[in-house]
This record gives sequence, C-alpha cells and structure tokens, in this order.
Amino acid sequence: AQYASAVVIPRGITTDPVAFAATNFDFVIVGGGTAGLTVAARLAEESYKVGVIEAGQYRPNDPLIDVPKNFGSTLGNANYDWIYATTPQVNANNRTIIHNRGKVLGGSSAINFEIFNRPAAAEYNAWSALNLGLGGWAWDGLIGFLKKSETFTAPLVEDLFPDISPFKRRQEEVTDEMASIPTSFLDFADSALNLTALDVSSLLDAAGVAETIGATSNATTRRSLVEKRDTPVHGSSGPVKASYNTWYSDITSPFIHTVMNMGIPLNSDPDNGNNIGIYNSQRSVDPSTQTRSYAAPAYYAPSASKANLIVLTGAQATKIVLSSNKDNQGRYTATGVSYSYGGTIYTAKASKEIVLSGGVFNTPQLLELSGIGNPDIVSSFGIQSLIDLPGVGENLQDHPMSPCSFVIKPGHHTWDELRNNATFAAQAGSQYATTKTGILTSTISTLTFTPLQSFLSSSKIISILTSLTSELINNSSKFSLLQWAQYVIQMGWIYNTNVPQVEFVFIPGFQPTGNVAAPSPNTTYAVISPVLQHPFSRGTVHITSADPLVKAAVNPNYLASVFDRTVLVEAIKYIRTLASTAPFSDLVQTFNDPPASVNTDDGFADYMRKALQSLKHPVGTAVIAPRILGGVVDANLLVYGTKNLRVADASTFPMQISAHAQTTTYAIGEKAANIIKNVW
Ligand SMILES: Cc1cc2nc3c(=O)[nH]c(=O)nc-3n(C[C@H](O)[C@H](O)[C@H](O)COP(=O)(O)OP(=O)(O)OC[C@H]3O[C@@H](n4cnc5c(N)ncnc54)[C@H](O)[C@@H]3O)c2cc1C
Repeated sequence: AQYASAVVIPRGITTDPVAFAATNFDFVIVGGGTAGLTVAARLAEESYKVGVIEAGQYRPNDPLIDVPKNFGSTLGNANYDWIYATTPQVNANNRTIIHNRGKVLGGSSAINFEIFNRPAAAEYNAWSALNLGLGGWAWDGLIGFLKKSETFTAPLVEDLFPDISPFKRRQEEVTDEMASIPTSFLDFADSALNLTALDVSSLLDAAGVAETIGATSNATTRRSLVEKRDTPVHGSSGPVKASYNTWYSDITSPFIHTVMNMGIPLNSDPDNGNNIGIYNSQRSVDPSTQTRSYAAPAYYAPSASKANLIVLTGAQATKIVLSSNKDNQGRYTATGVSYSYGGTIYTAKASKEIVLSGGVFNTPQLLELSGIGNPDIVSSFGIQSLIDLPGVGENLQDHPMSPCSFVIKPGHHTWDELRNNATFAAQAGSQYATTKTGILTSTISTLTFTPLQSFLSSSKIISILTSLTSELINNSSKFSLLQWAQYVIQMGWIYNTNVPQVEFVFIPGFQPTGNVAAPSPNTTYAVISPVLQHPFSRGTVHITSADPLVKAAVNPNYLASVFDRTVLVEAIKYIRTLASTAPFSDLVQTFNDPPASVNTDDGFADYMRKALQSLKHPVGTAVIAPRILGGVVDANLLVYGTKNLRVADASTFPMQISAHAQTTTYAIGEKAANIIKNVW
C-alpha cells in the first residue's frame, strides 16, 4: 500500500520510468513506430493494459513533420532520426551510406517521404508460398489489412495528373523472346531445397510465372489498363488518411508523356495488385488538414485518452527478459522488457505478450542482446545464447538507387522556386498557413514501375540471366535455404512481366546526386532515380557490442550481385534516353549528373557506384519463414523458441516488394493485432 501511494499510474504519454515499471501490463510493445502504434492502438480497443516503450519523443503539431513538402527536413537531426550509417560498401567506392530511421513517436512514418503505394499481387503471393500457405500472407489475405489501415480519398479527375486523362485506355504489346528459365539453375535450386517442404514449381507458380509467359519462349502478353481507380480495393474508414497531390510542377506532365511515348503504360489503378506502369501515387497526407498522416496522429492520438494505453517516451529497450525455464515444448516465456531511461535500467512486466516493433535495425539488435540469434555472434559478446536462431539479422534487403539529375531550362516551376525566389517562398508559406493549399502541400508522387522487358532488349535480358545463373551456381554453397527459395521466386519474377524490377522516381526539384551535393543558385532541376526492386544481394544487421546503446552494424552488401550491378547501370542509361526523348527533352538544359561526358558503360558504372544511395526501405532481418529455411518468426509472427514474443514491423517482410514500405508495414501491424486478439 505504501508503494502504491508513492507511484501514480500514468495515463497517455508518460516520462515516468518508475511508474511504468510498476504497472502490470498485459502487453508491452517495444517501439512506438509505424507498426508498433498500430498494434498498440488496436489492442487498446479491448480492455487489455498496453504499454509502449519508445526511444523518441511525442512531437504533435511539429511543422517539420506535418507540412507535406517538409519531408526530408528532419533527416540527420537526432531529435527525429537514429542516423544509421552502413559499413563501407565495397561496390560503392567503400562509402558508408546514411540510413535514416525515425526516432520519434510514429517512427519512420513521421520522417518518410509520404509515398503510400502497394506492390504487385505476385509479391505477397510469394510471401505466402515461402510460408507454405500458412498464416494468410498472400494478396487476398493482406488486402483486408491494407484497407483497414487507410481512408482513401478518391482524386478529382482534374486533380489526377493534370493534362493527362486518367481514364485514357492504352494497350501495350510486349513481345517476349526470352528463353525459358535456365534448367541448370532450376536443377540446382531443386537439389538445394531437397528435404524442405518447398518445391521449385510451387514457388514459380506463386511468383506468377505461368500468369504471363510461362516458361515458353516467344510468348506475347497483352496488358490492358482498367478505366478508373478501383475504390473497392481501398479502405474508407482506416486511421491513415491518404490523398493525392493537388499541386504539380509544370515539368511533370511532359515527363509523363515522355515515359508513355517510350511505351510504358499509364496505370490508372495501381493499388489493385497490378502496379506496372507510370502512375500518380497516393500520399499519406490528410486531405482535410493537408498535414502528414502518420502513426502518431492516425493510431495513437485517437486512443491517447484511454486509461489502458500508456506510452513511455525517451526510453530505450535494452533486453527482453525470458523465463529461466522452458515449457514442455521447449519454449521460453517472455516476461518483461528492460529499458534504459536517463542512464538507469528498469524492467516493465507483461503478463500476456511482448511485441517487438523496433524496426529493421533495432529489432534484430534487441533479439541478439537478449540471447536470441546466431549463437556464435551472440556469445562472442559475452551474451548467453538462449535460442539458436541463425536467421536473426540476416536477409537484409533494400531498394538501392543512383539518382540522376538534370538542369531544367529557365521559366519552369519546380520545388527549386522555394529556394530561388524568396518572395514566392513567403507567399507559399502564407498560402499554406491560411488556406492549406499550394506548393507546400505537395510531395513526390510520379512513379514508374517496370519489368526489364519494358526497357531492355531480349538479348540483353538473356545475357543478364546467363551471368546471374553462373553466379548463383558458382556461389551455391554460400546461400541459405531461404535464399535458394527466394532466388527461385526472383528468377520467376524476371519472367513475370507483371512484377516490376525497377522503379523510376520522378522528383521536380534538386536532390543531391553522385557529383553534385548542393544546388547552384537560381537553378531549376529534375531528378530521376532508378531504384532496384528485387536485388539478389543480401545484407546483415548484427550487434558489435553487448552495450545496448551501441548501434548494430548495418551491412546491406549493396550491388554484390552481378544482376544488381548490370540492371542498375542499364536503368541509369535508360534515364539518359528518357531525358533525350520529347517532350521532356525540350525542357532539359543540361545533363547535370551524370554529366554528358559520361556516355559509356564503364562511365555509367562508375557513376552508379559514386551515386549509390538507399531509398530507405530496408526489410527482412527478422523474417517470417519456416524455421528450417532460416526463419525468425513463424506465420503468426511468433519468435521461434518462444511462447509469447512476437515481431511486428518491417523486419518481418519475407522478401522485398515493388512498393515503398509503409502501407505493408501498417498492414503487418493490423494483422499482428488481429492474430494476438484471436489468441487472447
Ligand atoms: C527517410 C525515409 C523515407 C521513407 N520514405 C517512404 C515513403 O515515402 N513511403 C513509404 O511507404 N515508406 C517510406 N519509408 C519506409 C517506411 O517509412 C518504413 O519502412 C516504415 O515506416 C518502417 O516501420 P517500422 O514499424 O518497421 O519501424 P519504425 O516506424 O521505424 O518504428 C520503429 C520505432 O521503434 C523505436 N525503437 C527502436 N528501437 C527501440 C528501442 N530499443 N527502444 C525503444 N524504442 C525503440 C524507434 O524510435 C521507432 O519509433 C521511408 C523511410 C525513411 C527512413
């Protein structure tokens, strides 16, 4: 009684680590980020007592987060960003590459670029195949959770890519002369996967190969586009408010026409599982307030007054406390989470479950700090190895890119005007403040997703496949079973013209590129970024110290595969062709970076290495997969070897997808909450 009177049980946001540790929670969630707040808010709909431990602060009404065009302004600022840097990347001139991760309530959804799009259906279907159909990870199983997390606001026709009819019908013929998937590769994959429950033909089926060309040569596919956005695939009452831009640069329309002139179709309905083509993406921007819609205002704020949801900010989880004994099935019970607050360690208790939502770098770090992972790695830092799970921190997959920039002729309106013209910038500021309209409401939204067949000749693709096949066979002994299963699917995706291999992101304004770190005065730019969607390279995230406050080492192994290097170079070359094609070419004053003097394969490859960056979509370091393949969590997101420790965040993606990561991460949070509610 004396203790109880000294401790006031907090409500809402708390910075009281003692009271938090004294609370008897049903569930403790580590990380109040994109997925973490989704899980927390959904569990708090029931009568459970839910605690969230978040390292960052709650920053409501912060214009650096909220104003849509301010995306990027918080990067590198420790009040918002963990500011990770990779280990030196051999294929990027040994540079370390910055990786931003949100360290604020809302996590990376508070600092991201607000693109809100979805992948190809075949990609989720492959997630399901890797998990033997368990858990409902196919498109049909995930669409409900994608819908549940969003409120879709259909665009006004005149708002959707002005000057370009969204309802224009366009049919595209793709003649495919590629040979069938090399049997040498399939034989190898077959023998590698021997003794697992997976077989090559079911993986290829899930990859959707038969759907387009099968394994036949000279096949012809015809892609047609639906006439309008299909609202049934969208949610109408979910927490995240999505909307379309209403301000566009005048260089956007010529760019779209150029892409279409190059034979890439306009996709008017990219969120229904067919995301091929150029399209106008939704953004996570609330159309009524024209502010960023992210996990804190979307999921946390509406539940903030609930007595059963308590968020401790400014506290970093340091370890999951596991029971000293295993149950009769050999599983540990997670009983609490230790956390550091102001240099002191406390432990919060959870009677039902603990959910890790620390994100793709911090979740594997916390698992290893808790003795869960590769025993060699864990014990080398003096940590007692409790669960032998070698997949922890492996399977890192990202979206690498090497952006290219162009100087645009004077007289055009891009985001550069905010920098070049102080009067315009002041007017834009007051326009936004008074009417919530104008350039400050705008974000990146012109995206192009293509299979290789859209921009490479069949002979080039065949030569890429030949090199890739030799590389895979020659290195076969180094690959995990999970990699083999994934490589079968990825090989299938090269043949499936419904699965994009490259995204081209169009940005109407300056961005730093390989040789140009800062804009020139009074200059207008366009940037086109080629982004690899399905790299064959795999990276790692592992602890380098038993000290939980020391960051884990992030090594994405960028461009380690010949496929990744060749395709990225070809994509950079294709951007040069795009910029030389009318009507966009009429606007281009100079090839800024790479400059016009770069015009050979070797020159473009040099540029690729110099300019390499991340689109900030690392995934897969606590992968959902069968344990025999190297999985970390099962199809119900439960960490193998535990009874009640789950992971819900982007680290669970079984494979990379051709979409920016947030819609899927919210869906994983929604699905995790659903799984947990069904259990309890
Ligand atoms: C700069 C940038 C731009 C991006 N642009 C886009 C985009 O335009 N569209 C898109 O779809 N995706 C984008 N992404 C990716 C997307 O935002 C992320 O993949 C997604 O938000 C990740 O969600 P998460 O739940 O896995 O992790 P996060 O949202 O990062 O949440 C993890 C949370 O856990 C907290 N945490 C971590 N460790 C601990 C610990 N030990 N103790 C306590 N708290 C901890 C963190 O502070 C954070 O709040 C971008 C990402 C970045 C960084």
